[in-house]
Amino acid sequence: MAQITLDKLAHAYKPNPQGPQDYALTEVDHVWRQGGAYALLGPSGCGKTTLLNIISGLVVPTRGRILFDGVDITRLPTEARNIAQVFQFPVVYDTMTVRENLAFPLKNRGVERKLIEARVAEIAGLLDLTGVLDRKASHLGADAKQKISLGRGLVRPDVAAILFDEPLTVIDPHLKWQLRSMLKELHRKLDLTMIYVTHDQTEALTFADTVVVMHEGGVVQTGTPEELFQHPAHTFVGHFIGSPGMNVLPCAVSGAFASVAGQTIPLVRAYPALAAGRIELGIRPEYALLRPRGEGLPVRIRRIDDIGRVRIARVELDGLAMAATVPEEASFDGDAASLALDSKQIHIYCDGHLVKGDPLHAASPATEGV
Ligand SMILES: Nc1ncnc2c1ncn2[C@@H]1O[C@H](COP(=O)(O)OP(=O)(O)OP(=O)(O)O)[C@@H](O)[C@H]1O
Repeated sequence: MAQITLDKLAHAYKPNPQGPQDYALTEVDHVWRQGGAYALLGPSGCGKTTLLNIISGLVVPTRGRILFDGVDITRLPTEARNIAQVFQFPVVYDTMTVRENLAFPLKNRGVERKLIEARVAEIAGLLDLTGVLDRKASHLGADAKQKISLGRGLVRPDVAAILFDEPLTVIDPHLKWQLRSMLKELHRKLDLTMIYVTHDQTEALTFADTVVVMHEGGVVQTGTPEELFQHPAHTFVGHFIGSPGMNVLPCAVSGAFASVAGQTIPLVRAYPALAAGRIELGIRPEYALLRPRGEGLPVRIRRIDDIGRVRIARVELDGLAMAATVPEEASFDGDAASLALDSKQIHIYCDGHLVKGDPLHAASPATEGV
């Protein structure tokens, strides 16, 4: 068990990287706390697998260090790291029984037979595999095989961390939630650091206490699911998390007012010193309510989708596409409507990055909504 520190880690697969475009991983600094349940979330190609493979020792980084409990292990081979890795596809020996598969990593390390038996029984119990211990792995389905892969990682009592690389890819959708809750349960029972790589926000947000969001080879935000939703540190996080994602609109900001498509929007923070750059306003559809035409931003309704929990309107504000929430009781005649924004939930970004701004001390009622 260990705290894992990534210290200015960068990696290029090309031998002579010339610039940031040649790096699969730009500079990453991060501490994985002992016992944490983490998700590493990002779209395909953003560098998640590269980062995981550096932690497990399958890839040696071009620059930077990786420390386990303060000890530099950057160049240590995989076998010497005590990291367990579960891949997209189950890694099991089909000709062996489930029991033999689970015992294999311990047998390999010369662990005493009695200890192996006890540990295999314990892990099989945790993974609900006791009933199939003496069956050949080849006779089992993908979900049971993936549980065996997981068990082979967990069976070693000395693992520093367990890394999951999109482990539910081959699992039937109706079994996914079962395995996901099993993983959460295992995390609670065993004091293990778990890092779960996925491009699926639902998997990340339900599994992890802390989500690390990656974009174009770098970490753009680390936080609880709540923090990522309420305070996206980057427009990418706002877009990527949430369904639909945050509205991001080009704007100009002056003091405590933003101007979007010629409309003035009061803010609850002032932005006296915005750097030159691309300035954008972010607001989640949950905080933009569609109202009959009146006070608020004048919009045109393009369509309204019933997504079960709520109705989401696709609207246009002077040519800018936005998503908004339709209150339960609301009904509309024609396509003219207004949007009421919750100004406390408006974020301002410069070149994609959140700008904090200075809170207005005595917020007047006029700043509470548009
Ligand atoms: N062995 C390799 N050689 C060269 N380039 C690679 C290699 N592995 C990955 N890359 C490149 O590095 C970048 C990051 O890839 P990586 O697999 O780490 O991303 P990812 O977020 O895990 O994506 P995915 O979910 O599709 O696996 C991509 O541009 C990819 O094409």
